[in-house]
Amino acid sequence: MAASATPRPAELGHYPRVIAVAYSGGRDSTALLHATAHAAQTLNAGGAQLQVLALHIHHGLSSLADDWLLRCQAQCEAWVAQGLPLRLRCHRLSERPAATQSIEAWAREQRYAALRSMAVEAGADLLLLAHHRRDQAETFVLQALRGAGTAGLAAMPALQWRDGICWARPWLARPREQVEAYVQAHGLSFVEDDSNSDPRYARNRLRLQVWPALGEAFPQAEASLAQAADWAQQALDLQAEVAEQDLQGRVSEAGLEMAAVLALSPARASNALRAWLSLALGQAASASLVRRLLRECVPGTAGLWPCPGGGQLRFYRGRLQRCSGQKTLPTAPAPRCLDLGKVGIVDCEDWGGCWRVEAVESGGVAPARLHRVILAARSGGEQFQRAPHSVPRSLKKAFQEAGMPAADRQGPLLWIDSALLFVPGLGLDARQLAAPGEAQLSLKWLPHAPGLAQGSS
Ligand SMILES: Nc1ncnc2c1ncn2[C@@H]1O[C@H](COP(=O)(O)OP(=O)(O)OP(=O)(O)O)[C@@H](O)[C@H]1O
Repeated sequence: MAASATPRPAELGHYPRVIAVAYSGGRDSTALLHATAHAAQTLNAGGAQLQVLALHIHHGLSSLADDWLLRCQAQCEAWVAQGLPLRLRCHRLSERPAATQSIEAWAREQRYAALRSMAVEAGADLLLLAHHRRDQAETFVLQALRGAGTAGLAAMPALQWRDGICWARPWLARPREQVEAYVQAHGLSFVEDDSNSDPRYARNRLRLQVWPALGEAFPQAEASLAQAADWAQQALDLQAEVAEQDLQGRVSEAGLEMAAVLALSPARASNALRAWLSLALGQAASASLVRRLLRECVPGTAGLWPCPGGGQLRFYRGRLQRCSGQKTLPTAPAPRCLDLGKVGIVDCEDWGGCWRVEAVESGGVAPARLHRVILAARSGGEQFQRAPHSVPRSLKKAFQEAGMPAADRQGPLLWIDSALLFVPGLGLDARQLAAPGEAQLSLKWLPHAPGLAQGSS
């Protein structure tokens, strides 16, 4: 199991120097941390320079949390003493869930946000989570019991770039028994979370009351349910492709042309609208909002609906548009200088996102040109050149051609002195491209999503 299960660096486009592992101290993440640190040690012997960073989140919810942290520290110290290239970082959550909030959902959201900040701070853009096939099967069942659609049933992705980090679950297709066998084979000790027996949590009820009977009656349950999640993932990809086709040429600065959506079959109309809403709102829209909009956006009328997460949706002159909300900054931040000359993630909290800088072989900019770039809002009249042999034209036209909704045009522009370098959603201005064969870096603007609802654990 060990090394082969870890994603190959080549798949990530560059070789990560720091690999983060989300380490609770429990059985699964103890095994994953052990396997990753050993894989790094082997690769380092062959000339790589990898460091494994164990990230532990102290939720402050259990009276035993201090003890777990001490055990994690002791375990990591012991492994470091054995020569493994490893260090541990811990983050204590200081806030508490509101009385009305689900503790599980609160802990998950806070944990992912803290894991991300710690990884970014350490310069790691690959973060491993120890979910395995049983976790995937459980997530599928829990989503089905909530009446989820394809997105929920697809459960957890094995690999996903989000907020500047590649979140990877290298053991997602591995049966739980393999992880147990690994732990036994290496004599690993781990902490037992006392809350795992608390029946107030849905996942625990499933594990304790349902799974033993299910596994006995249907020995293939874990594999079959995980397979069903894979099918849902494929269906989800297909839905996204169909939505892209159906929205082609239907989205402009003025919003989404609803007559074109309403002319589609009912299933395609709601699929296209859902896809547009998730881009415009930065989160999935509820089934009731989609139904309401399909019913109420009647040609010749106008309407206003509150958006989840703030702002409003407006239907006017046949087009649906998001007007102000979380994605819209009240006033654009002042122009400032930034160094994007190195591979990694550069946070831009003032703009609500981050930059991902990657080494590429073509289509990038020379690193030396990126050490002093200027970050500024659109002021109007900018000229942008999309391809090497095209001509520069107004940025507004370029946005329209690309069919970018107005709400997505608010990311910061990058300049080198007075030359436009990069436009979020459109990419690099072709006049800035490095020559073939030259060392070069690509840029990507990643607006922060409102939450990190990745699967359910
Ligand atoms: N407190 C934490 N600190 C860091 N990472 C965590 C923490 N809790 C969970 N994780 C990460 O999320 C994964 C799934 O978490 P979950 O709570 O479902 O634990 P689990 O399946 O019991 O795994 P483990 O045995 O590693 O605790 C963990 O394997 C780990 O990678």
